Amino acid sequence: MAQSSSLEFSNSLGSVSSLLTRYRTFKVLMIGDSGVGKTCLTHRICGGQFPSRVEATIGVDFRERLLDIDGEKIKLQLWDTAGQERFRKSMVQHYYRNVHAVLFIYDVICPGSFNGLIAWIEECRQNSLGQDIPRFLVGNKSDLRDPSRTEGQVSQERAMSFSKAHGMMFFETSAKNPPVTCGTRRRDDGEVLYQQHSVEDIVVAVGAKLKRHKQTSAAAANTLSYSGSFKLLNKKRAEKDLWSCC
Ligand SMILES: Nc1nc2c(ncn2[C@@H]2O[C@H](COP(=O)(O)OP(=O)(O)OP(=O)(O)O)[C@@H](O)[C@H]2O)c(=O)[nH]1
Repeated sequence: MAQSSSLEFSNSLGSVSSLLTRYRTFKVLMIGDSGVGKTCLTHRICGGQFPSRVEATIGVDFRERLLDIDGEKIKLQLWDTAGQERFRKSMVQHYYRNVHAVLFIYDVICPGSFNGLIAWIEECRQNSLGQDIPRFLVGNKSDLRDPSRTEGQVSQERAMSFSKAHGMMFFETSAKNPPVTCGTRRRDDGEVLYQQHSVEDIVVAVGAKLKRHKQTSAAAANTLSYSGSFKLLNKKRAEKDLWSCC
């Protein structure tokens, strides 16, 4: 399968492109409740497509996205982690090692997943993720927003205030139907209802932020790519019917 999702670390791992071109590699963690769309967003970022069928992530799944930010080659290594507690337990420490950025993802029509962010922030803290690590807040499934109602949806106002309080950059998008460019949805009287970002807005923001990050981070990340010899699973299961949301 192109862009195979299981990644086996070994001394021979370095991808051909990495060997031919020097990329600064950054490990980016995708975390959030089960069903918020981490896998779909990861696919969209890395492959450009919305997967027709997804199953609950078990353990962790990897995808990579190469970027050129102002002439510098950057590789985002996205770690799509399992949202379901029982599929994470034994592996959590691996996730948090040598992390360079975190995307906290919630579902805009599932306030429960937004409330759940506090627990994810706490997990980061418990795993010694420094406050200096860039953090991004991403509201997904904006295509399902219903402008005519407020209940049962996470308002952008609330999300923005949360992102400010936690030092995160805020985005709202849809892995399924992302706007091509950043767009503003207005009411007939012109009042702004909400803004949507393209997936590329997010990718570029993450890349640019990491590019500015201290050089030593890249050195650590490159070590990560070529050392060690362990296998992380990417088994998926058809458990999506367990996503009882809100
Ligand atoms: N309408 C809509 N549905 C989406 C979007 N993103 C994901 N979904 C759907 O939401 C469900 C869950 O998506 P996943 O990407 O598997 O969610 P996850 O966060 O990876 O879930 P876990 O692997 O259990 O942690 C699937 O049915 C997707 O088709 C989106 O932007 N819009």
